[in-house]
Amino acid sequence: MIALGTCHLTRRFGGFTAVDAVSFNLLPGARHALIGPNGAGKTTFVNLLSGALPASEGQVMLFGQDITHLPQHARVRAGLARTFQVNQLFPQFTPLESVTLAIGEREGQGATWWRGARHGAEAARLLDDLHFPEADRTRPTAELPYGRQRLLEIALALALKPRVLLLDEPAAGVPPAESREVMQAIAALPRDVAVLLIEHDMDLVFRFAERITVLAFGAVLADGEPDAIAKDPRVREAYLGTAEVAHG
Ligand SMILES: Nc1ncnc2c1ncn2[C@@H]1O[C@H](COP(=O)(O)OP(=O)(O)OP(=O)(O)O)[C@@H](O)[C@H]1O
Repeated sequence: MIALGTCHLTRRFGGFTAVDAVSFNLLPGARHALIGPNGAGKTTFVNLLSGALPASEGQVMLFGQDITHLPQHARVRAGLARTFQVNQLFPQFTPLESVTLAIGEREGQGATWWRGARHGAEAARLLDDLHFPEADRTRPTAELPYGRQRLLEIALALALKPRVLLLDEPAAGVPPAESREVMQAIAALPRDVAVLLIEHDMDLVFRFAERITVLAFGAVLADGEPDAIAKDPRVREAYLGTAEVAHG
């Protein structure tokens, strides 16, 4: 069984093909990373998976169900979540309130956070599992260090009880002093959730991933275990190519 699969998934912007017939499989419980030089099409691909962008061609399948034409919220209900971005968090709510609210949403009870100590208790357990410091759970989100806000993004995605989690650059912008916390949370994600990590930080990628897919020019350049990817001359060349471009 494949958790999340694509078949010839394609996205064009005018005459430009940003994602070019990508066929990709994420297995249940996977720890899989998607990497590629700048402009390779990673963000566009994730937007096609989550439903933020419609596909030009091809299919997206979630546990055998064709979700290609489902809107984002229906994909979430079907078990596919992506991390919220910091700028989507409610700045005046505390993490405990936000996670409780997300659990209420999942349970279909709307935005009525006072509806139950039960949701509050589940939220507290979830924050425990992520080692989210107690003192910061009841402070307004806007006052928290950035790394902790990013941890909250992960908590909110987990509150939806996904079967597949898309983690979009979870450590980007996090100062080194706080990044360990985010990395530990990622390492401790529940094993029954398949995780696709999109990340530029190669340390994090190679620490986390059991399988890596490399995109270049919108297409799959390589796919395999980390050792093989690290040694693959085509991958090195793709990154070197960008470095040269970046240096003019
Ligand atoms: N809405 C859009 N309209 C036109 N072109 C787009 C659009 N979105 C992305 N592109 C182009 O598609 C290509 C892939 O972009 P994308 O952001 O998916 O790459 P990426 O691998 O995520 O890059 P980065 O690592 O820099 O975030 C780029 O050339 C980009 O300019």
